[in-house]
This record gives sequence, structure tokens and C-alpha cells, in this order.
Amino acid sequence: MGQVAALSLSRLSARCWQRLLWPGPARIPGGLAARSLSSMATSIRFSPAARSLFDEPLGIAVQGLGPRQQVTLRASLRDEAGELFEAHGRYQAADDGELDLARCPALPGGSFSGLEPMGLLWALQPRKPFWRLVKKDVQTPFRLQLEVLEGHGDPPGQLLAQAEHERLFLRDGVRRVPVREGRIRATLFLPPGNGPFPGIIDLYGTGGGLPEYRACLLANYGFAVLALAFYGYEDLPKEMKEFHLEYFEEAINYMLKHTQVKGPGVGLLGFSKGGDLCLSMASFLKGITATAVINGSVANVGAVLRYKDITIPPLGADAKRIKINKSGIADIVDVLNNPLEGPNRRSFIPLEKAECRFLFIVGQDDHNWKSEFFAVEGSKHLQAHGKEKPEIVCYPGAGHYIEPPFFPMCAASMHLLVGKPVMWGGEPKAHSEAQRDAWQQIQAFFHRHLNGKPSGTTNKL
Ligand SMILES: CCCCCCCCCCCCCCCC(=O)SCCNC(=O)CCNC(=O)[C@H](O)C(C)(C)COP(=O)(O)OP(=O)(O)OC[C@H]1O[C@@H](n2cnc3c(N)ncnc32)[C@H](O)[C@@H]1OP(=O)(O)O
Repeated sequence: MGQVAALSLSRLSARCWQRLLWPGPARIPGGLAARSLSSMATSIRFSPAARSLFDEPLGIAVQGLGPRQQVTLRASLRDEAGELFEAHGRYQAADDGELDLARCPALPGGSFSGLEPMGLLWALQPRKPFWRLVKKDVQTPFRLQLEVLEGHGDPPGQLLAQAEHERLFLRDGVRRVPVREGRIRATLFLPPGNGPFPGIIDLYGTGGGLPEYRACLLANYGFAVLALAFYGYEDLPKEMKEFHLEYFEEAINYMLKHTQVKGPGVGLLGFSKGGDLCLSMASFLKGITATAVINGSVANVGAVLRYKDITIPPLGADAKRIKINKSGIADIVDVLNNPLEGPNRRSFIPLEKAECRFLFIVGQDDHNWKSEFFAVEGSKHLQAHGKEKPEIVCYPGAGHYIEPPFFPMCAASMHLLVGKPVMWGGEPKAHSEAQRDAWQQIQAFFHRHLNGKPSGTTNKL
């Protein structure tokens, strides 16, 4: 276990300390960026001590409490927009005054309850409504603050200990390489060493920008991962009006030409709108060995898709099917037409043309659209054309935003196509468990098909 990650200060009355402006973590020689406000006894122990990768479990323990002392642990972090995310757990120390979250269940009344060693992270929720935890600069960590407060009161009692821990996105030695080659607007993450490494192209969905955080976390596991922007970024089209697969073909060729990317083909990882783009890439473009889709659609959605003389229209939608849930938030799960019916079939992506293996990750409480229906119909379509059955992994209680592990679930946020906040679905605990398993399934899928390595997991469905 990690050593105490905090410098115990002289006995200060916590209340008087609270009146002091906490100067923030001291830069302690050796990089231990943590400071604990503590009485002589109480201290916080993180394991690893000072920093860990965002998708790694973190050991949290408190020492020096009284036997069965009741305390509240409060976690918080600020994102790069300065927005605050918080969670708290109510605990009772063991007879020896130790509190180890790996062994001690959270009591009712906090942000979570039960034996949840990572509850203080996955249960973080923003103060700002409809706000999602995203990491824009993957070269800097999130700084997790942890406080130990006396009792279970509200407001909580005196501050007994405080410490900070850095949650990183880049493992030592992983290289971040901006890519501005031809029309490509992307960032390539390369593991340490010369490779060549199995290559993956990572696409997010509607929202524009260039989210890098899933790509870099995946590169930490030995993949060369290209986070690819496709609209709403630099000189790319500003709006989601139409996409040309030739742009994505350039990205595939860039990867296959790269000396540190192992051929003969690359993997594709797409989420939401990025998912149907990956399915279209797999269906029309060469050089793709494995395609994993997280809550994607098997029909082209949201924009016209073109490739050479081919055009796939976006699946129709009917705003009249937008429901308003009891919290007054839009529920668009039924908005899209059925891609099996009538003219909507023109939007169904011809998956049978693909020469790759497929993995569908499904949140069964996805409220952006019917992800399980899409995965099952995609599987039927492939098998009807004599193709391999895809892997489908379904997660009960998981919503739309299945992110890397320990990202707090986003229940609702602005849908830039719908123009208003929508509910994404999911129940936080189930969603968090889904994120952890899906992350393993995705890595095993790509190792199996890009590396020929045996996988460590089996199909859940
Ligand atoms: C009524 C008629 C309906 C009819 C019917 C419709 C059709 C219906 C059919 C469905 C057809 C397609 C369905 C697609 C399905 C998906 O794709 S659902 C969406 C999936 N989302 C993703 O994959 C995330 C994609 N990426 C992103 O969101 C952005 O890259 C990031 C990560 C937010 C950063 O982007 P950025 O451009 O660097 O960010 P920035 O410029 O700061 O912000 C842009 C906007 O994003 C939002 N945003 C930014 N940061 C955050 C944050 N942390 N938290 C929350 N929001 C944020 C804000 O809204 C912001 O706008 P402003 O408030 O500034 O005006």
C-alpha cells in the first residue's frame, strides 16, 4: 500500500484552520503534491500515493480515527472550466480507528452506499446542471481533493484531514503527436518505444471539438491511437451537414503508412455518432480489421454520408416523438425512425460489405436512441449475409455516455443537434460498473484482433 500521502501538520484546531485560506497543496520535494490538514493522528493514505491514471482504481484509507468514529469523506475536483464536481460518503471507522474504503461500506445518506472503494470518484456530480466531466488538456491531471469531516451531520463537522491526489491521463513515456497532415485534424498517441503498435482510430460523437481523453487512456495500454476530429474543429466543417468518407480514408491511410503502427489493418472505436461513422468506414473502406462501437447506430444519422458516387441519407426523425420526463428534460429515445421500415432502409449502413470483426457495447438504459435494437439488428443483418456474428455486450442500467472507467455518469446535458438538454439514461452505480467492464472488453477485443492475443474476457451476452 502507498505510504501516507500527506504531510501531517502540527495540531491545528480544524476550525481555525478552516478560517485560514488553505494555500493549496504544498509542492513537497519528491513531487508528493499533497498536504494534509490533520490533527496529530488523522491522516489520509492514497494508494498509489501521489498520482494515478484516471482509469485506474485508487486505494483510499483514513488512519488515526477513534474506534468506530463516524466521519464523512468529501471528494471534489474542478474541471478545466472551473466547474466543481463533488461526492461524499458517510462512514464509520473500524474498532482500530482505521477506515479503508476497500473494506468498509459507505452508510446510507451519502452520494452512494455499500462497499464502493471508488464511489467517491464515480459518484462525483457537477454543481452546474447539464455539465459533463470531460478532459480537454490530457497533459495535465485532474486534482482530486479529499476531506475527512467529523460526523455525518449536514453541514458536516470539523475538518479532520485533507489531501490531494493527481489523476493523470498520460502514462509516462506515452507521446502526444498533433497530426495536421493533408485534411486530417487529429492527435496521435504513441506508447513508449518504437513499436510497431496496433493502431486504433477513435471517434467521439456530436459535439465537435477533438476529445482526446479516451484515445490517450487507451494508448496507455500499448495501442497507437488516433483521436480524430471530423467537424466543428479548426478548418473542418463547422456543422454536421454531410460527411465524406474520403476524409476518414485519409486517416486510415495515415495510420497504415505510419512506421509505428502495425498492419495489416487498424481498429476503429466509435461512440454515438462516431459509432455509425465507424460502421460506414468499415463497410466502404479498406484496411480495417476490427470495429468497436459504443452505443452507436447501425443507420447513418444526423448528416448525409457520401463516398465516391454513393450517398446514404440520414435516418429520419420526428420531433413530435420527443418526450419530456418528470424533471422536464427532453427524452429523445424514440425520435429516430425505424431503419428497417420503408424509405428509412436507405439509411441502414451496408455492414455486409465490411471485412472486419465487430464489437457492440450497449447501454440498455441508453436514452439517446435504441442502442440494443441497433446492435441486434446489425447482428441479424451480418448473419443474414453470411458474415461472422458480432460480439454484443449489453449492460443493464447503463446510459448513453459509456466513458472510460470512473468518469462520473452524465445523466443529462446539451444535445447540440437537438438544441436542448436531453436525458442520456443510466443509473450511476450500474453505469460505473458498465464502464469498467466495457473498457476491458474493448481492450481485449482489439488485442485479440489486432494482435492475435488471447483475450482475458468472455462475451457477456
Ligand atoms: C428540436 C428538433 C429535434 C429533432 C430531432 C433531432 C435529431 C436527432 C437525431 C439524432 C442524430 C444524431 C445523434 C448523435 C448522437 C450523439 O453523438 S450524442 C452526443 C455524443 N457526444 C459526444 O460524443 C461528445 C462529443 N464531443 C464534445 O462534446 C466536445 O468535443 C467537448 C468534449 C464538449 C469539447 O468540445 P469543444 O468544442 O472543445 O467545447 P466548447 O467549444 O467549449 O463547447 C462547445 C459546446 O459543447 C458543450 N460543452 C462543452 N463542454 C461541456 C461540458 N463539460 N459539459 C457539457 N457540455 C459541454 C457546450 O454546450 C458548448 O456550447 P457553449 O455552451 O459554449 O455554447
